[in-house]
Amino acid sequence: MDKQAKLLSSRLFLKHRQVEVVLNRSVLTWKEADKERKRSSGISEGAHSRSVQVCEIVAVSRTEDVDDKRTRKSRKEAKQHSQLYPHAFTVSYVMRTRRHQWRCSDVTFHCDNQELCDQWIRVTNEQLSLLTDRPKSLLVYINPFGGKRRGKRIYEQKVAPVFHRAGISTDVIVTERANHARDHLETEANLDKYDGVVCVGGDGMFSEILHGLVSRTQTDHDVDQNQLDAELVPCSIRIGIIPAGSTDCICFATVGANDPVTSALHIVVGDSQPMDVCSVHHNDIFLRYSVSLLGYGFYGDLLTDSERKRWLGPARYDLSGVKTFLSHNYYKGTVSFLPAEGNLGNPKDKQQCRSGCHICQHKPSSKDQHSEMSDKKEKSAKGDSGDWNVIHGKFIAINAATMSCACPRSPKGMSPSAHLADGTADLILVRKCSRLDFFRHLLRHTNKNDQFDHSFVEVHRVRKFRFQPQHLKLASLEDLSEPLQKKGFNPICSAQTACSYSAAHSSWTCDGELLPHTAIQVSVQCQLIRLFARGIEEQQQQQFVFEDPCTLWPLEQSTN
Ligand SMILES: Nc1ncnc2c1ncn2[C@@H]1O[C@H](COP(=O)(O)OP(=O)(O)OP(=O)(O)O)[C@@H](O)[C@H]1O
Ligand SMILES: CCCCCCCCCCCCC/C=C/[C@@H](O)[C@H](CO)NC(=O)CCCCC
Ligand SMILES: [Ca+2]
Repeated sequence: MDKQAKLLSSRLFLKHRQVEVVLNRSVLTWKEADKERKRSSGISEGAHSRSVQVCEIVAVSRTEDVDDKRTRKSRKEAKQHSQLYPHAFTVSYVMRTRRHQWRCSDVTFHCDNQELCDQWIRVTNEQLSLLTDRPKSLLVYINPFGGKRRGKRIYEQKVAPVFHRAGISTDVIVTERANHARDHLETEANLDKYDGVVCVGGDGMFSEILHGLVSRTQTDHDVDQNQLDAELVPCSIRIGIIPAGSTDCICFATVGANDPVTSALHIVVGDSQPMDVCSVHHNDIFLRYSVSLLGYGFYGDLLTDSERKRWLGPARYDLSGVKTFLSHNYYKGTVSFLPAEGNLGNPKDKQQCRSGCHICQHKPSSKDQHSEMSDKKEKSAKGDSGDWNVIHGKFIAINAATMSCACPRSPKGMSPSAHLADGTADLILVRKCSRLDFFRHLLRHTNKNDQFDHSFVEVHRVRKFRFQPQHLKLASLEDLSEPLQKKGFNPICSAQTACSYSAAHSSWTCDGELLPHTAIQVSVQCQLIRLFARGIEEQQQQQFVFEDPCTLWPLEQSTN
């Protein structure tokens, strides 16, 4: 099929100018038809040419169907113009603005011929109907209490109009309690009706959707989630995230921005980004799934403290962060892990996961993965260490990042080179160090310096890992001869026994939720879910070139 072959080509009017508009299978282009005028004005040919990829057209319709957001003056001009050229159609399309943000922009073409106008609408719509990845029907869950409690408003004012323009139908559920969305997805929702599930909220709300969908899929396929080595069935339905939480790191790390309109447009164009999911077990009990950060020690303590301050909104993390930093606790335990093999890079390389990432392109078939792993699994099941690496130590933080965890607080993230869909997680072990050194390490999450370039930080790319805290009894006995309170280390309180116990164990935070067990086994499930996203785009694609910005055509309107 020749993608360049013209489907339609006409001279139409764009405001007061005649333009040559061409549609082929992949691109819609329009350029000023009056070449003579262009030459005399010194603007070279092509300077006024614009093109939009068909896959980034949101909708096309007769112009009276489009909301008129023009000023009174431009409405008057338009009226005069429309008497001459009474038939018009509007194309809404994705326009890239700054920092990975997308906007919905409109361009309206006029003509004096009703049939021609209808033909343009019909042929363009025919091309859009060939884009089968686009969702037609969505199930939307809104958490009205996430982040700054703006979820409902964000959806109604910024997202619903975009879905409406794209002709997507929605069923909207505003949650009434925590786990409402998870339970509904797990047991009630008729998923056959929908092409996607949309979550309006933060990472916690996303986690609900993730658990609801993954559990539902396993139940439907008779897979027992409690089995550590169960081969989980990937979810067939995609998830869209409209950011309305406190951290929104899953949205930020998969889109490059926390912006509701941008996310809505990624849903409309039917993007698809596979994502790894970690399953977390305590012996034979399934605990939770994680896609972003599993953290013990510093982040576990921070989350424990911040949960008591939910009323503070996003600021709770700053307050608890300072408090946890000042506590400066360390924890003893054993981390065992199965390193990732092959060409999967390592956390210290500088190969960041970007849209179309070649490392994430190849998903090992479950058969390959199984044969590669089976020996090791058997060995480890028998208690043999096999290829498992074992590290005993005193840790300020143990972090596992299944993806970069980039967020506005830390634009490059917890592990800048972690991949969204490579089947691995980056294990970051921060050993006992001085407060100043730990501060330096934290600070590097926010600037360009390498947070792993410290002698007390060790990183590994892993497929599985386990953590065993040092046994309470041992810890307390040992603590009698080696108290926690040493130079640079202040326990939470000074009452020896109670304090040794309270400081001996931290908790795991799993994407912002606390786990009830400290001894855990974690396994990365490669590409278990898919999001309506495409990963962070490398460069802002140039859609058009203006040699003289003053000649910018004044008809573009964008939805904010
Ligand atoms: N109607 C509701 N009432 C109370 N809690 C809810 C409701 N709906 C969802 N929740 C819970 O609220 C928690 C927090 O929500 P959410 O993740 O949207 O915001 P956040 O915690 O501010 O942001 P982030 O997770 O990005 O830090 C979630 O764990 C979710 O289970
Ligand atoms: C001196 C300056 C120090 C600054 C330190 C910044 C370090 C930032 C690393 C950010 C990593 C965020 C990982 C995201 C985890 C989410 O699943 C989770 C739920 O939303 N959020 C938190 O755990 C909330 C995590 C809150 C982190 C502060
Ligand atoms: Ca990964």
